[in-house]
Amino acid sequence: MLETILAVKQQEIEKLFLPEEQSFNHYSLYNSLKKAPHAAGLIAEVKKASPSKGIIREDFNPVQIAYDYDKAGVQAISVLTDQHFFQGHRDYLTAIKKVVDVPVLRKDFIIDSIQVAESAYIGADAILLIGEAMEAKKLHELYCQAYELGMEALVEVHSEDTLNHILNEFTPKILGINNRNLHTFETTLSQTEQMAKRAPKECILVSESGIFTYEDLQKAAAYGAEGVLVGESLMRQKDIKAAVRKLLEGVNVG
Ligand SMILES: O=P(O)(O)OC[C@@H](O)[C@@H](O)c1c[nH]c2ccccc12
Repeated sequence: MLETILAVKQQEIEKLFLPEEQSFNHYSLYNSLKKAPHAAGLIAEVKKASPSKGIIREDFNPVQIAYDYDKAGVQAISVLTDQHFFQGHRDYLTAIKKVVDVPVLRKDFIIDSIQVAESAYIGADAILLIGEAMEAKKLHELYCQAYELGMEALVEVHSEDTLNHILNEFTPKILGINNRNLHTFETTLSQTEQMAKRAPKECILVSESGIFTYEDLQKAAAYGAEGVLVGESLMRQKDIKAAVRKLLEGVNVG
């Protein structure tokens, strides 16, 4: 799947044009996660669909969802900007950026420096860089570019092998452990449990995917995650604010 996605991205990159330059306030994902008042900071995702699940939310108003996330007290908002596989759009990110006061993470398949530049233009505070999508050296280059442009990067890994390759090259400040198996699409929190043992102490750890309940969040935190990235479970609930409260506080409201 990742190969298919990257092949499509490569074609998109060839046609990519940068939007007009605008100025944005910037917020730090790192600081926001560090200041989280719960067991782990919540990065809540705006995601309409995915290749493995199809349409996740029919009634999809990205700006309203992000606004509700912000009001419910999340630490950051992740926005899918990939159109082809996730039905996202870069314009969603820009529109969201204008109405929230928390850092906005651009979720896409970034493999080229033009996409990093594009991310800054559209107003991203941070970008996702996927360890399995490129060589560690290339990833480090894009990582440095992001920081030079005033953004941060969440470096995501699935396997221990990839983590080792990256750590041979550099130590990312924010490290995401994706609980989703790239081949089977299954998620398991034991991925976070295992990989957390291999992560350097100076990284802030984010446990990604397959987190549905308050108990899952507590578990991820107990394994060492200072942040969790949650999409589907929030997106499937009608009342976004109540969904966030349930996840963070474990209470069944509404
Ligand atoms: O919907 P979930 O299982 O809560 O997962 C969110 C997020 O981790 C997932 O969307 C994701 C993780 N890494 C990605 C890379 C690209 C696109 C999407 C993703």
